[in-house]
Amino acid sequence: MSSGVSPLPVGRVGAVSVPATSANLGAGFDCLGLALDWRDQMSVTVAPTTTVTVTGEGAEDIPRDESHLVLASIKRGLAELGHTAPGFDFVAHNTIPHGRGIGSSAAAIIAGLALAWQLARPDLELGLDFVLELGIRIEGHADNAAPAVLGGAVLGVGERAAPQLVSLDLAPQWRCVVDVPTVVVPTSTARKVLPDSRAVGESIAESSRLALTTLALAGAVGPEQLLAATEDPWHQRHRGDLMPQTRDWIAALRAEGFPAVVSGAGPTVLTLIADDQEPPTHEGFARHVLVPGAGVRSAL
Ligand SMILES: Nc1ncnc2c1ncn2[C@@H]1O[C@H](COP(=O)(O)OP(=O)(O)O)[C@@H](O)[C@H]1O
Ligand SMILES: N[C@@H](CCOP(=O)(O)O)C(=O)O
Repeated sequence: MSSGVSPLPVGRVGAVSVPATSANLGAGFDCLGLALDWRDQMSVTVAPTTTVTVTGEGAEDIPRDESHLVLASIKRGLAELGHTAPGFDFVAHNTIPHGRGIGSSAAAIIAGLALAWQLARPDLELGLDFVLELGIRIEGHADNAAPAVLGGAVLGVGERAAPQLVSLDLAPQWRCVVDVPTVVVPTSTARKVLPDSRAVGESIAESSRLALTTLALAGAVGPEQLLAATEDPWHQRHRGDLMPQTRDWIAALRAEGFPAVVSGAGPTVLTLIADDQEPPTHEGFARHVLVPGAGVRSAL
């Protein structure tokens, strides 16, 4: 993006908040996702050496060196913007659970790129186009990265790694019921069980259900259509054995008429509701009732 590499001055600061996201929403595998009103807060100061302070989710087990995903993303962003830094004082307060299918790794990458922008371009507004383009490139698909940047629900159309992005005009009534189990399923594990291709009949079922999902989310058809739109999603069918507790809870919710789906690669369960009728709870799942959230924001 810039020719030559220049070191940043010690003391330069960045601070952002970034949302959790729920990807796929049933039939929108790798192309549809929704930001949630559930956020991590992170700040960074350029320093002579690196220190990492983490509170909240992941505080016990994430690395404290530059392999930390946010720090690695800051460095990647700075390299793209033509800068280096001797080190960072990095502070994170994490509330988004890790490895549960609500976009913690996308949030970490997007936060890191946004912090890099703030360090490299202190006089400019947050460069959302930069963060979006590089974030999707790093993730390889847009369904977490795009809503984490833009907020709301975003559909990636066309090429998976470089899609045209369409923000859905969400009908105002939607609320997001998020049931988070304690068990962790890394996204990388949940991707390995997916087949490389699908049959024509499966593609037709999936694309027609995705079309109905977007109509329901936008309020162009009634919210009751979301149950049919989220029937038997392709990725869920293949991931069920990895997360039997999730599969069973989704089946129970759907039997009662709630359009429950696996959030992202799982094992969290997402149910979108359009009225006050909240689904029953289940032992072993922590319940969060949220609204669609804003994208990454400067906290400077
Ligand atoms: N805030 C964070 N800071 C550092 N690393 C993070 C953060 N959030 C996620 N990660 C990394 O991403 C991993 C989880 O990624 P992934 O398996 O894709 O699950 P998720 O569905 O939560 O995105 C964590 O184990 C951790 O290594
Ligand atoms: N489309 C991806 C979404 C992964 O989301 P995450 O929140 O589980 O990281 C997939 O289904 O693999």
